[in-house]
Amino acid sequence: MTPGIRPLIAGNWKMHGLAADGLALARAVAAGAAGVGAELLVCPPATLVAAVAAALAGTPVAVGGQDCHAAPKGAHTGDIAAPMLADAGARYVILGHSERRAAYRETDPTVRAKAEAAITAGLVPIVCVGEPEDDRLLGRAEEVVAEQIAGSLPPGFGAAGGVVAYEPVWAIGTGRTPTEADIAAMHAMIRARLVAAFPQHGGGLRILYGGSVKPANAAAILALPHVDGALVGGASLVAEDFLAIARAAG
Ligand SMILES: O=C(CO)COP(=O)(O)O
Repeated sequence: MTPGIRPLIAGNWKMHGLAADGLALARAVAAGAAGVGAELLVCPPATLVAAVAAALAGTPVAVGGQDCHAAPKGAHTGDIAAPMLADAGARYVILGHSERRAAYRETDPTVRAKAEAAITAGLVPIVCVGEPEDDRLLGRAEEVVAEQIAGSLPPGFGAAGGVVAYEPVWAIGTGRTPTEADIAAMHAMIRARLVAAFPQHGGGLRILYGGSVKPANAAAILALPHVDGALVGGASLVAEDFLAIARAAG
């Protein structure tokens, strides 16, 4: 945690959820949100953003998208513009997730352009960074993540209250996590870069950890300095697990 920062516990549902189970999951999260100190966010698939936002209206649980295009509209078949997400009730959007960087070859400049579009649309971007296992083994993890930070965050990121999510690629969906010391070192490096890039806001921006966060390891990870919340994949599909992680944030 960082003193003075309210943690954010975000669920990335990825490509999971038809209407009935997605709405049930969202309602179950909202039903358990009372008394949770952390801010709660669910990011359903695009088809469910509007319905989940409507179902969660008046609850403390926010809704986000999982990607957006860099253009506000246009001939981009299959894509979703940031103003469309905002119009559907989203407040956040996850950008540059390693699954998109890998499957769609999204580069740092692409992610940066998307983050800029999100901010223009009034959304808070959650920009994902994280090293592949090879780079961790070669001792280059911090260098790789620093490069992603330098390339993926647009100038307005600090003023927009942008969020960085550190997700080591090899920890996603594997049940493996870095050591607590490695997470703390990476988050401290990211904090230093944010402060340098955004002197006014960098100290107050949230840095999330993601990658195999579960109820059993959440408290230890969330207690680390500069870990200001979690980006949760698999465990966010089970309301009780997601809420247990949120309660571990204090
Ligand atoms: O990719 C993730 C969240 O964006 C993490 O996924 P898991 O929690 O399933 O490892």
